Amino acid sequence: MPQFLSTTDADFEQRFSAVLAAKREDSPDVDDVVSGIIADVRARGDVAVLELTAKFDRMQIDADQIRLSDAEIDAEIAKVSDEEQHALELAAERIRAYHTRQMPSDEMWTDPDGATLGWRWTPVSAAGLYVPGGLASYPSSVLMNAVPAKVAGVERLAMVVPTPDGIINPLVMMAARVAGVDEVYRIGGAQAVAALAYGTETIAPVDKITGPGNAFVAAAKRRVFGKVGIDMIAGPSEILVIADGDNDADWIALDLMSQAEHDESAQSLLITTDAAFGQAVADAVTVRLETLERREIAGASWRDFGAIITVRDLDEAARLCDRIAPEHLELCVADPEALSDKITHAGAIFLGQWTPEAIGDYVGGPNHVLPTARSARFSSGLSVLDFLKRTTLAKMSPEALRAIGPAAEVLATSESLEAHGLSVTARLRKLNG
Ligand SMILES: NC(=O)c1ccc[n+]([C@@H]2O[C@H](COP(=O)([O-])OP(=O)(O)OC[C@H]3O[C@@H](n4cnc5c(N)ncnc54)[C@H](O)[C@@H]3O)[C@@H](O)[C@H]2O)c1
Ligand SMILES: N[C@H](CO)Cc1c[nH]c[nH+]1
Ligand SMILES: [Zn+2]
Repeated sequence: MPQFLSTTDADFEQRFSAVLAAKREDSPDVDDVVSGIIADVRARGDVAVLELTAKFDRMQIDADQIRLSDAEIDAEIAKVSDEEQHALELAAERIRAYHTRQMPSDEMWTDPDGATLGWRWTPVSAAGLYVPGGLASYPSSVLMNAVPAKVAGVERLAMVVPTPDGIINPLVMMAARVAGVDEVYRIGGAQAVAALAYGTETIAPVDKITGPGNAFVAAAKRRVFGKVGIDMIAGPSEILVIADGDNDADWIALDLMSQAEHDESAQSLLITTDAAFGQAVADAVTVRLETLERREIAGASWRDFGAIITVRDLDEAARLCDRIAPEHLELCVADPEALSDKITHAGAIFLGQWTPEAIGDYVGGPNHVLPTARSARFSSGLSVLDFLKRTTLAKMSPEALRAIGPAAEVLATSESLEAHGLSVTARLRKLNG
């Protein structure tokens, strides 16, 4: 059973803080393990990757098998049904259309002082795409990573995906082909993140690593940041549903379970204005957990991290939501747009009862790689911007240097940086004869 809380309870603040703190991916144990794995891959390259893959994915391979050959990929793709292929292509098309609209423009203008200024966007050269594969397979995450990278114009896309027990998911391979991934490596976890960041004999290092993963992957991305760029912390999935009493309890139960079934460390929360509805949802979850295929995982997540919170009104719900900063937020209320306007911190918002979060996981168009563990307070879902960087441009005319150079000289003197000031003075002397 999840926890039941009500904002009218005397101990609400204390219990709500415990729900917020019950985060699943910051644990020192995970970080210690990950730091050891990264050090090992840096020191021993492929040998370490192979040993760790044998240990965590139960798969014995040689270094020349880390990368999948084109023939192996073709053989997997041949197993994909027409129905699956069409679904994947529809998803890819919708994701591409959405992300194409995100492309920012270059700018260049001359200001009143005569300075020509601007910026231009250029893609990173090589992106490392993490596709999870420990407890489930994620063809959709291939598309969510690779399509925006392609739209941004990234030259080299290197994808890593664990294949526990050596089992390759054909749809993951087809998604890689559809999206234009250049290299596919059958490794996962912290060792794959380290290999992408530092390189090994087999894998050339990349400039940026994106994509979701479990607590080990999230911790590894945190640790390699600086050596490479990362998109965000996209760890174990989360959902917050805000629902009034005018909903089908079973639909809401399924929405909560849709994220709980990802991982025992996932978190599903319900905030409702109607305590009786909250109980009905809890009962519906209990019934669903009797038959769901992934009931062990979903049940553990719901038991350990789930909560049902009764609030006085939707304004209170919005304030609590901003403190949670959920990865996914479903608004199943009469006027979802009005409630959405009151919320600042959420990775992705799903408006109204006809928009189950799962649509966003697959075919909606927006990206499903989203910030978790309350990081939606300061970061956003994956987008083309994650694969681009901005270079600023400045050109001074002689008139512009005359107009603004003296202020630079003053500031250089006040910072005691003589050469800075003199580099301007030398030019102004020439201009002023
Ligand atoms: N936030 C998002 O945008 C988003 C999107 C999709 C999936 N997800 C999340 O991604 C995760 C996928 O997890 P997964 O496990 O299925 O696949 P995964 O690929 O993320 O993790 C599997 C790897 O974890 C490593 N690992 C497992 N146990 C370990 C241990 N004890 N010590 C060291 N390493 C260990 C192994 O190397 C294994 O290859 C889920 O938590 C899911 O909720 C998040
Ligand atoms: N809900 C996940 C993001 O937290 C994404 C996903 C992929 N497939 C199914 N779901
Ligand atoms: Zn999902």
